[in-house]
Amino acid sequence: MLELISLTKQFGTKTAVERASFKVDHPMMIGIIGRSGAGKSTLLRMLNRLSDSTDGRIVFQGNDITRLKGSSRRHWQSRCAMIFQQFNLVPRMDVVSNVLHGTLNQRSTLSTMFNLYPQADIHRAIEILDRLGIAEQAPKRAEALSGGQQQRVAIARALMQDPAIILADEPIASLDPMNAQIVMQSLRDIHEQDNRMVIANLHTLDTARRYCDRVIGMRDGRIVFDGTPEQLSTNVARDIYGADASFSEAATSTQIDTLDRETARLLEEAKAEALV
Ligand SMILES: Nc1ncnc2c1ncn2[C@@H]1O[C@H](COP(=O)(O)OP(=O)(O)OP(=O)(O)O)[C@@H](O)[C@H]1O
Repeated sequence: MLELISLTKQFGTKTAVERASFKVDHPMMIGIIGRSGAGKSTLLRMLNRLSDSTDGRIVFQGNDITRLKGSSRRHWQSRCAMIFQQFNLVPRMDVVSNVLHGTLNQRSTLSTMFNLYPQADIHRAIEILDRLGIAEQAPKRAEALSGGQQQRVAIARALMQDPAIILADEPIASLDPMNAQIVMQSLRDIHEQDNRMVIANLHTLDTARRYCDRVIGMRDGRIVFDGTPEQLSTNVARDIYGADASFSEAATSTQIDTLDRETARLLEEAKAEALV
């Protein structure tokens, strides 16, 4: 249903993504891992057509989406909704209005200007918030919510678009371990219950292993691993991260049952050192 064929992105002389190819036959949850600068965000941005590829193709359900323009490009962008590390909500706007923003592509300029939403959309927004366990936050300003709640609002906004694919660029990188798990479980539930594809850039191995059906590892712009969580051994991980023998898996862990915040901070430091 989704195929990337030799997708490449150059920024001047820098090749951020080099001939990335993979094929997805049915909706699944995919984690993309790799060290900082490996090309994960660039890959996701090309998929969503936020950024144009330099070469190669993206094919979804038989349609080449690589060169879509204007309204067809916007239509594709609502078919593959994107969520970001920093949530990208309008902080002073209430939660439900933020969620309704997910329908912007489908509404006229006039109704957008006057913030007019059909009653059915408002009900749907509340239903989605309820499903994500945050319906009672609906009237509050987005900025009044915790990070984990804000990310769930961003997921709700994405769901308003009824997307076939949800692309998540480091969705839990700004969250504490507890909220990280809640957000990852929400994405997993959305995949399982709605049969939507989820592709998430993740910076921790254990998260990829725990929540994803398939893991893609990137190094220096190339896909160097594509397999199941079981196939993602420590040696493979070491290869993806380009770390030497001192590479420690624990340094990429966010499990709340084993970590408190201080330990997590120390491990983050250890991870940074291992990757230098
Ligand atoms: N707009 C840009 N202009 C020039 N170079 C860029 C641009 N965006 C990304 N790059 C470069 O492309 C490479 C891949 O960056 P990218 O952000 O995709 O990596 P990443 O794996 O997502 O890293 P991180 O986890 O830090 O976000 C990096 O070397 C980066 O400096």
